[in-house]
Amino acid sequence: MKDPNFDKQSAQNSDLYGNIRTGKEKICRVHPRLDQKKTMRASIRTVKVDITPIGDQFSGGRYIAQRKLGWGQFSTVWLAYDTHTSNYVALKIQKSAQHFSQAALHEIELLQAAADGDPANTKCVVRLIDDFKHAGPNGQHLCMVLEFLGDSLLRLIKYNRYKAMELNKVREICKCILTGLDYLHRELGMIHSDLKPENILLCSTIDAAKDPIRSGLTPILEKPEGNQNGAATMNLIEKKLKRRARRAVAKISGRRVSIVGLSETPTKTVRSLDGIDMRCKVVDFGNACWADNKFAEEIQTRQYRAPEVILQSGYSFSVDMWSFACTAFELATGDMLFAPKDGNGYGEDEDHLALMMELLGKIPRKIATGGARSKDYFDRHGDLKRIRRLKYWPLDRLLTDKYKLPEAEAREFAEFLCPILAFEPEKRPTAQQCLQHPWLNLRAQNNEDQVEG
Ligand SMILES: Nc1ncnc2c1ncn2[C@@H]1O[C@H](COP(=O)(O)OP(=O)(O)OP(=O)(O)O)[C@@H](O)[C@H]1O
Repeated sequence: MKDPNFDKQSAQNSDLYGNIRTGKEKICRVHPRLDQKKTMRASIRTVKVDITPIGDQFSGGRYIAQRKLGWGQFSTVWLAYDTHTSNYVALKIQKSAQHFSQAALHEIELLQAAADGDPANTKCVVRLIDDFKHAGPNGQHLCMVLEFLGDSLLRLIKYNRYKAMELNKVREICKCILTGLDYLHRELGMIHSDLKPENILLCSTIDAAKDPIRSGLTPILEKPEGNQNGAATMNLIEKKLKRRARRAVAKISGRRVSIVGLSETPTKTVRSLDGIDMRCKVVDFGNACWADNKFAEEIQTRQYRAPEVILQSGYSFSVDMWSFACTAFELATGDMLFAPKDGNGYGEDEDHLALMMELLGKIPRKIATGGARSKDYFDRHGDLKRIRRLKYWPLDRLLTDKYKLPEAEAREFAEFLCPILAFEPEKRPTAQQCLQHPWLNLRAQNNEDQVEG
C-alpha cells in the first residue's frame, strides 16, 4: 500500500507533522535507497523552517519531542521523552490526510495484536506502547508510541561500507528476524509484506552519541525559551550531541572503532563491527496484513519481492521468507541479491524474473505460466518472452567466485538460503523450520569444538 504521490524529499524536509518547512535550515539529503547505492552521494541543500518541533508536547504533556529519528511515506518518527516512565520512546506521527489515518488505524490494530501476544517482549517485533490522536495545524494526526530502537540494518550495511559482514554476525541477525517472522506467521497469522533491511532495527544504536541513554542526554522538557527559530535549536542540539559523542567515545571501553561520533573524521579504513549488539526487531507494519484478509496485490519493495507477487499468482506467509533470504544475502555480501533494471525492450519485472532464473535455475513451467500476469512475461513453454539468453550462476558459486567466501562456508550458506528461494512458495521452509537449520547453529558448534580442542 505505497502512496504513489509520496515524495521522499518533501518527507525529509517536513516538520513534526509531515508539513513542508518554510524557514531556513541546512539539511543533509541522501538519495533514496532504490537508487543505485554505489552512486549515493550526500549533498547539502537549504530548506525553509518556521516551526520548532523540539520541546513540543503530546498526549496532554506526557511525551516531549526531542529530535527526528526518521521518516517514511506515511509518517515522521521522533525521539520523545515519556514523562510518566522517564524513558525515551519513538513517537510515530502519521500524516493527517484521511487515507493516512486509516492506514495508521490498521497499523495500530496489528501492532496491538503483536504486543498483546508477547507480554514478555521477546519475539523480536517492535512494541507498541501507546497510541493517541493529536490536533496539529493541518488536522488530526494519529500517533503511535513505540519502544525506542536503534539503527536499521540498512544503516548497518552502509556503516560496514557495503562490505561482506562476518557470517557469525549475519547468523545472529537472522535468528532475530526469523524469531519475529515465526511469531507473526504462526502465532498471529500476519504477513509483514515489506521485510527489508530498512524495516529491521537494531535494538541499540551503532553510534553511542545518538543513543540518548548511552550518551547521557538530558531530556528537553519544554520548548527552549526565546528560541523559536528552528535552525538555532538544531544548532544547540547538534552542539550537545557533538560534546556527548566525544565523551561517549571515552566512556565506552573497547568500542572505539564502532563509534562514529559526529566529531569523528570519516576514513576509508575497514570498520570493525565488534561490540555492536546485533539483536534486532522487525518494524513498520504499515503494509502488513492478516493472511486471511489481504488488501493489496502488489506488495513488497521491488528488490525483496517474491516471484509469485510479480506474476500475481496469490501469496501467503512465504513472501516474507523470500524477502528474508534477500536480506540475509545482502547482509553477508553488502550487495542486493536482485537489483533489476529495465532495459532495451524489456521492463523491470522481466529483468527481475531473469535475474532469479540466472541464480536459481528455470522457473517450473506451471509456476511461470500460472499467474494473472504470466502472459506478460512468459511464452507457453515457460521461457521469457524478451530476455532469451540467461547466464546461470548458482548461489554457492557466486559466493565463492564473486564474494570470495571459502568453499565450505559458501556451500553451507547456500544450503541454508536456496530452499527459502524456492520458486514454489509452498516448498519454502517456514520461519520455524529455518530456526532449526544447522547453519544457524554453526558458530555454537565451532565454539564447542574450540572449547573441546
Ligand atoms: N521504534 C523506533 N525506534 C527508532 N527509530 C524508529 C522506530 N520506528 C521507526 N523509526 C525510524 O523512522 C523511520 C520511519 O519509520 P517507519 O518505516 O515505521 O515509517 P513509515 O512512514 O511507515 O515508512 P514507510 O514509508 O517505509 O512505510 C525508520 O526508518 C526509522 O529510521
